[in-house]
Amino acid sequence: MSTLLTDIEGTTSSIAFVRDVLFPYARARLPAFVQAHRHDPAVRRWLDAVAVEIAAGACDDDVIVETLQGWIDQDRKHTALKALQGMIWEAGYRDGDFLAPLYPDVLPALRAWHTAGHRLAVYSSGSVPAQKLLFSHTEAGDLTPLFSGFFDTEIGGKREPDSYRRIAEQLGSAPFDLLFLSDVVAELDAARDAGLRTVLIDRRDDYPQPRLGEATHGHVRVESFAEIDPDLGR
Ligand SMILES: CSCCC(=O)C(=O)COP(=O)(O)O
Ligand SMILES: [Mg+2]
Repeated sequence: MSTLLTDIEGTTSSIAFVRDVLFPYARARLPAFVQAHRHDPAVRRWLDAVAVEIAAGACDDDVIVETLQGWIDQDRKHTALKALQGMIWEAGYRDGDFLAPLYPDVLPALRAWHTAGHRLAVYSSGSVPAQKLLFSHTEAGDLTPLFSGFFDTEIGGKREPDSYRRIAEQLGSAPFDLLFLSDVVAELDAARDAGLRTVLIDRRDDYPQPRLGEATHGHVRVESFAEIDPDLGR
């Protein structure tokens, strides 16, 4: 049996949802969120991490908010930003402002793999709480019971092989037992360097120019989860 480790943005859910729905929602609410929660230790921890990075800890919260909004505009995959975004999105899911879309081929494949006895896990730049919110508020309902593990960049960056070694260890698996699914070739390169099997997901709505030939770096390329054999490469 394999463990399928999947990315989210550009793999299970569209880049447009993240860019056009989630990011603007968090950007607009960030100033009020920081104002309301600046003394909450779970929030302060991340604000201070940003302050240390941009000004050796010496800046006020308005500067931190402007920095974070700039990072949203640049699509920075920064752990502090992702943690704070997840906290802000919680209200959006709770109030029914949005549901998380999945590409239509994703749910049938996840269910089939789970039923067949394969394990499912998530590794995304989005924080673990944000991942759980997303998969518990999909257009098809709560899918979190399908997953055995959730990992974010607190375990390490997605382009670093050691992150994948740590995930395999935490799942109690040999790296080769994991099949990593992602839309980003550099992430797949890191996973392969750590000994994982890999599949490049090319979502044509998000990637109108298919990655072919040398652009795939030798990773198996598919356009749908329906094409994926969980035991690929064994
Ligand atoms: C938990 S979903 C939020 C999406 C997000 O913020 C993000 O950065 C997704 O990146 P991924 O690693 O899933 O491509
Ligand atoms: Mg992605």
